[in-house]
Amino acid sequence: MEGNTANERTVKYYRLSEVEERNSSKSTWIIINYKVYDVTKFLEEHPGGEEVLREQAGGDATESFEDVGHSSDAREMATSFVIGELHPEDRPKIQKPPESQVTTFPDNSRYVRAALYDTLVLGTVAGFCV
Ligand code: HEM
Repeated sequence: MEGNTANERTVKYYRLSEVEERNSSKSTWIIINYKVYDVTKFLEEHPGGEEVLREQAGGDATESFEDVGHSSDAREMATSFVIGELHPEDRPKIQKPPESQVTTFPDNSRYVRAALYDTLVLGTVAGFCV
């Protein structure tokens, strides 16, 4: 793709219209925090049920996803369904997600930071115990 070559963090951008077409049980895409998720294979496994995902199919599910207060495990699980990002030109067409949740793809920094923090805290606690 022009303009995106020689970039190892190449992101696949989808137009809103492309996402909107994926609104059936054959192919279910949703947008959360400007990222595009293919949840087709996850429908039956979703602990919150298939129906809530179907209702959001082909559109922006950010608000409903955040309203549920999904656990960090759920957020981590979600990263495995990311197929790309909403095209920047289409972002104003949907509701702006909370600033804190917007990151660029792929996003591992949060987990790396969490792991470092855990090591530090556990290391200190272990130090006191011995
Ligand atoms: C890739 C996207 C998603 C993933 C990986 C995911 C994953 C999960 C997981 C692991 C849970 C169990 C509770 C937890 O760990 O927080 C859960 C619960 C739930 N999810 Fe999702 N979810 C996704 C998207 C959504 C969306 C878009 C909605 C709303 C439209 C939704 C609604 C719910 C509800 C209502 C529950 C049940 C909460 C409860 O019983 O307390 N989820 N989800």
